Amino acid sequence: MPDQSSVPAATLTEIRDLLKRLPGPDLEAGSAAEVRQRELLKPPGALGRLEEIAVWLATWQGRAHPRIERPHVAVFAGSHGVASRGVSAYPPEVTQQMVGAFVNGLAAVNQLAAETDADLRVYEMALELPTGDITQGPAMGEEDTAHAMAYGMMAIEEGLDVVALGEMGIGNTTAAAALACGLFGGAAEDWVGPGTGLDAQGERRKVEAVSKALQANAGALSDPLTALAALGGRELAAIAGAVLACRIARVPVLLDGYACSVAAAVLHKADPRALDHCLVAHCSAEPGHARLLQLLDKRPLLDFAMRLGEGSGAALAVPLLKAACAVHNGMATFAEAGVSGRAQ
Ligand SMILES: Cc1cc2ncn([C@H]3O[C@H](COP(=O)(O)O)[C@@H](O)[C@H]3O)c2cc1C
Ligand SMILES: O=C(O)c1cccnc1
Repeated sequence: MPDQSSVPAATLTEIRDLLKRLPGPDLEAGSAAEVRQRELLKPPGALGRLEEIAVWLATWQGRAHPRIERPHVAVFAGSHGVASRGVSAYPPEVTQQMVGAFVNGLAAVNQLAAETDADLRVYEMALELPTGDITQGPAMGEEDTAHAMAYGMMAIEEGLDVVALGEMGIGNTTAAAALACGLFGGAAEDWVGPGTGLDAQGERRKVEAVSKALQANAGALSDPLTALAALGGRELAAIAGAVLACRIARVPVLLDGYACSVAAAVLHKADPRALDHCLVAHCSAEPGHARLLQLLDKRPLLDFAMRLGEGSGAALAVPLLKAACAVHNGMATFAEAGVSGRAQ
């Protein structure tokens, strides 16, 4: 786990500047991949989304022959002041305990990452120091938020083929619901779900907490990064930073479930093209996720009724990207195989 004290100083102003000059797609690599897809030994389009994924990977990796040889799973962990408000079915200490489980290879995401030969890194962010209780005021100051985003950016190295992102932080579906509501509007009920498994009474408490958080932070919602500071958490800010760094380093991203997608949605709010290098791995059973994906215009790869977080859905989708590369790079063309083309 990298040391947080070595993170270079950054300000939200500097991060806003980066958001104004996001690199675009490599259209030449994308067109070359499209041409190849049309020549491969299959009726055009017959491999459906596998074709789309191959072309998308080519576009964002900047090479006509995309590859997933070094998948990387990054899980950021943060602790939330709001977790002491009875908004999760589990106690706050589970965050630190699950970090221990990740380090020891005991969690779901460890198995899913190992299954697809992905390396998994866990980034623990000041767990002993929960963020402010959002029902009372901001979760973080601007400096803490910029630091957390910079920490997430530092997790990204040039040359990674894909990064699957995840989070761990008891109470973070409450923070995510408040942040989504702050960014996209609607009622608290629209964004709140059971999270780790709240009963109906627990969910009512969570709706109440989200409503209070929006009132307590009403002045902070006009700017997406300020909203992230007010309603988010360190691991959510780090995910936003990692998504931004991936864009700059030309690394495609797999987003996980609700909490992870809300963190990324902060960037979408700043620039609607900011998540073009991201695929959403799965649609979480947390009900706000489907609503968010509609607003982001993202179609998830999988719909597996999962509601775990910790990057599990993102890791599960890595083999689909590998399969897309395998057919794209390994299939013969009609000419190479001596097979006749269309009759009409
Ligand atoms: C054992 C266990 C493992 C987990 N792995 C991810 N989460 C997930 O649950 C938390 C969010 O749900 P809520 O907002 O209801 O607390 C996050 O930490 C998330 O990653 C877990 C939760 C538990 C209990
Ligand atoms: O979809 C998620 O991100 C999620 C759902 C439930 C609990 N933790 C995370």
